[in-house]
Amino acid sequence: MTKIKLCGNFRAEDADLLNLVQPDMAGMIFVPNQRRTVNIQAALAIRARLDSNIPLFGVFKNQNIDDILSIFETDMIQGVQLHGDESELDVELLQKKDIPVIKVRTPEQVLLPTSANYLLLDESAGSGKVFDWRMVPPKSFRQQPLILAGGLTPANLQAIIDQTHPDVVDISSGDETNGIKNLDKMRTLVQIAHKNV
Ligand SMILES: O=C(O)c1ccccc1N[C@@H]1O[C@H](COP(=O)(O)O)[C@@H](O)[C@H]1O
Repeated sequence: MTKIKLCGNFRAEDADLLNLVQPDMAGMIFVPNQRRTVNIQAALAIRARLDSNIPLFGVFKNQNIDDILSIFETDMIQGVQLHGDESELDVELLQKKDIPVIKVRTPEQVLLPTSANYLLLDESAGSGKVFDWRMVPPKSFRQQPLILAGGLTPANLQAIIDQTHPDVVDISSGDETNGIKNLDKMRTLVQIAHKNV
């Protein structure tokens, strides 16, 4: 089975859709001034409505580590996705607090080592842009579980899984219609990911 993370949830109702399709992980954007950015009130509402078995990752980009820690300590997220140029020191600091960390790298940076719990390859940052999948390293070169993101949709998900064998796939734009989460797309994406062994 390929695991799946559905990201960019920003309305309380999005939690109800997630509960219906049961992804392995979900995400909320704490990067300021993005279309899908959540405020604290919205984030708390999503966590309260979301099934407790679905971990929520907070997405941050070059933000203050103390601010990230304060958000984590409220229990509204269960892990952190660092989508900027954060250092290994930042990764380790969060891990020392028992926080699972996803470190995002562009395909060009894929061989840089990281102690993060997951390495996420992406150059989209929520824009739906696909990168050249031929840059994904084979399994034997990977130091930790690999998450693949960037323009994944119901139409291309099976092909990317067949070609790159990721541990997890991550989707923000590809499960939306007119900027709103779409239950049918979410369900199809989860079914495609989970049917892969
Ligand atoms: O989803 C966003 O709006 C977002 C904003 C800022 C940084 C990261 C963001 N999302 C992450 O971007 C990738 C791919 O997104 P997409 O499917 O191509 O839209 C994924 O890792 C999201 O977690």
